[in-house]
Amino acid sequence: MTSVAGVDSSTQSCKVIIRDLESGAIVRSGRAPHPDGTEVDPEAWWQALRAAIADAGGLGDVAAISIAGQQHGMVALDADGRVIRPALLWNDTRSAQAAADLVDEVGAAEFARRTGTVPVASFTLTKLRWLADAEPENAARVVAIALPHDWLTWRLRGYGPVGESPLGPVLSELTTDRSDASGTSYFDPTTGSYDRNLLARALRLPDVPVPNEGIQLPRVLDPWAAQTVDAEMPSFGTTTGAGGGLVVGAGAGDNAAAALGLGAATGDVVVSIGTSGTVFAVTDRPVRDTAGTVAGFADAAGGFLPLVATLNAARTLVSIAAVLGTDHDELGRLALTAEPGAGGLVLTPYFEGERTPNLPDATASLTGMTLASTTRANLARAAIEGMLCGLADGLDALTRCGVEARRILLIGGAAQNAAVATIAAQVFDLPVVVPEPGEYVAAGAAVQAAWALTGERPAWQIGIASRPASDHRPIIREQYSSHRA
Ligand SMILES: Nc1ncnc2c1ncn2[C@@H]1O[C@H](COP(=O)(O)OP(=O)(O)O)[C@@H](O)[C@H]1O
Ligand SMILES: O=C(CO)[C@@H](O)[C@H](O)COP(=O)(O)O
Repeated sequence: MTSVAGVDSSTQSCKVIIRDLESGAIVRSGRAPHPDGTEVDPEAWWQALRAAIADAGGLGDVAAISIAGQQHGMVALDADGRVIRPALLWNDTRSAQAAADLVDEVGAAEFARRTGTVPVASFTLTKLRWLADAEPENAARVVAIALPHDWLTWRLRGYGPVGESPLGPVLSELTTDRSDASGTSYFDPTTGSYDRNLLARALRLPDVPVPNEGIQLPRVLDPWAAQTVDAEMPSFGTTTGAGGGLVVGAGAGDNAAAALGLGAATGDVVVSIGTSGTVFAVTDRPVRDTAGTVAGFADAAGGFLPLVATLNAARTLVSIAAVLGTDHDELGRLALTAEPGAGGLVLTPYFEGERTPNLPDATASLTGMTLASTTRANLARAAIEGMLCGLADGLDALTRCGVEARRILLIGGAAQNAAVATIAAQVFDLPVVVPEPGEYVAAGAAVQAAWALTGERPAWQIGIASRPASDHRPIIREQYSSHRA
């Protein structure tokens, strides 16, 4: 039996799944937690990856692997291949002013034309401007810039800091793919090339006239590209078994990998509720939204991935469950005892500021409180409704950009909650389908690993767990938009 592995190095944890190449069946899996916080030392991701691989029983019998991961995080390297400072993650909003400055300097329409996106604090480019302004001594040491999945792929292939890796700091061996590169705001997903003038502008460097000169950026590989681990490289022993001959795919941004794992097709809109909330679809044409609501990313199969992301998703439910002194299951049960609209109680869940809409300094608010509406059940329902309404606004923005939407595929940690699925069928005016519980980002990375190994994209099927009855209740979104306004 030939096996392939897929990794999701996500915000809160690292997950590894190992699939049978023939059938796609999951053979085994493992996971390890990531530290909290919006800035993280990438070494913690590397240790978590090793622990998750060990938890999955190692890679001894695995022929190929691909790593997908949280997007946008800034991993800045010096000439010795060392990480210069902890990585700033996608949900770190300290670069909000830098983002506004860059948009003022370049123009929103020009950004959309050149990169498919109008940057907000999440995007790598804005974090580099923040670095140049807030930590110029660190900015001056930057020799290479990578994203979380690029850096982990490099480490897995044996490269890394001087003295701490078998093959050393060969920065020209950093690689990435179109999907993750398109989240930097210095990459054009249509031409597949970096925009080095934007990068130079962010770092306050002189314009770089010669393409590919200056700071080392990861080579952008095809979705089916196969890299190998050098045959001479000692394996990481029984911990990873990533020895010579292992095929390593290009990897991908997490949402693009999830689209691969789901086999998302035209008309499918994926709503993922993890640390981030995301709404996205695969398209064969690029989207350039000058309003900046929709990010015109690339997908992991040669097409495009228009996407809307929110900062406040599953952790909204964690927070309200804690206030209610309960757990996920009970929060869901309570929510389903309340009427749609939660008796007028509306939670606008901007606990961590917000990315869409672009309100980095916003805070959450609870409105519509009366003696009658302020019950535990209404609060539980308002938390789920508020979280979903932000994503429904995202779906509207996608369809305004011409994305075809025929059904919702609901995934991510919070999709496992039956109340979230039931209420999604009341918030979205489209059929909602809940795939079998699974790690679809890691599953998609394994699809990519199989593609790299055989040269053919596998056509593994997914199972469906439920199709909650369509029960559209416009009151929920009407209330939410009037309170938010
Ligand atoms: N049954 C559930 N109901 C609601 N939220 C859940 C449930 N199970 C897990 N979660 C939440 O899902 C999140 C993890 O989802 P996941 O998609 O793995 O996130 P990420 O990829 O961002 O790390 C956690 O915040 C967790 O609390
Ligand atoms: O910023 C984005 C997409 O643009 C997020 O989707 C991150 O990629 C983090 O994903 P999770 O760890 O929450 O799944």
